[in-house]
Amino acid sequence: MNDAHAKLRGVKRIYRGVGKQPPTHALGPVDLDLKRGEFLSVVGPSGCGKSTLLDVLAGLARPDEGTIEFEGKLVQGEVPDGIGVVFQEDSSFPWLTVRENAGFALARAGMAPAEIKERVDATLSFMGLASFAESYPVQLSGGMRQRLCIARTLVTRPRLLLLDEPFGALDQQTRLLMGDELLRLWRETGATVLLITHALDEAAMLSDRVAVMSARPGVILDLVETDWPRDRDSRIVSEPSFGAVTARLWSTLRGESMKSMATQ
Ligand SMILES: Nc1ncnc2c1ncn2[C@@H]1O[C@H](COP(=O)(O)OP(=O)(O)OP(=O)(O)O)[C@@H](O)[C@H]1O
Repeated sequence: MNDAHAKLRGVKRIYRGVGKQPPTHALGPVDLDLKRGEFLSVVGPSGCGKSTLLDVLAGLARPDEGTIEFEGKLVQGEVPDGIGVVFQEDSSFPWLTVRENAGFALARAGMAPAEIKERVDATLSFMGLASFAESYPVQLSGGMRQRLCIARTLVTRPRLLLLDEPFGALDQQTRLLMGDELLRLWRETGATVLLITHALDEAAMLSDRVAVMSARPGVILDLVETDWPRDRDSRIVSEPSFGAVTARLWSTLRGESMKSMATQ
């Protein structure tokens, strides 16, 4: 039995050009199985189609060719129940408090106020934001604001969490600590996680598998398995075996990044 939580087969995405511009073949063909409960990261040169891959997997964009399945059902044209997405940009509403921000999606879905309160309280405390519930986003640090963005998605209890460069705007130390938070979240929720990142150390530290993409149109060139224990944290970066994983990632990525730079 194939226990793939999500399955991509022959997925291609081509953006039509505006006016006389030629189309851009951004992605694919991509074949990928996301195993239930795994943490998979995707790295690749700038502009190779990583965000496009996440968008089609989430149902935010339709592939031009190929199919995507989530929990055995075709993903087509809308984000399926059970998938949650977090982007790099701050998605919080500045005019709402942390509590109101966290409960926004549930309120919009018509959930009863008592249940919203219960879920929001649990999620804010899980994300270390309970004492800031009545604050506004502007009163939070960059790392805390990003935790709020994750909380806004977590309240929906996604079974597949898709993250597009969620820590891209943070400094290196905060990124490492946010990585620890993400590992804890992954362990405790049991969700399947797909992370898009350009940071090889972040990908290596967090993942069970890292997919390395080619220059555009992005296809998967290598799938690197790590064998870190599930209860790992950011201290793994000082293990000798860590360097071997990042070296393998870079050995594929270096040439692809050079190709990508040459065509930009
Ligand atoms: N809406 C769009 N219309 C036309 N072209 C697009 C559109 N979105 C993305 N592209 C192009 O498709 C290619 C892949 O873009 P995408 O954002 O998926 O890459 P990426 O790997 O996530 O990039 P980065 O690492 O820089 O974030 C790029 O050449 C980009 O310019």
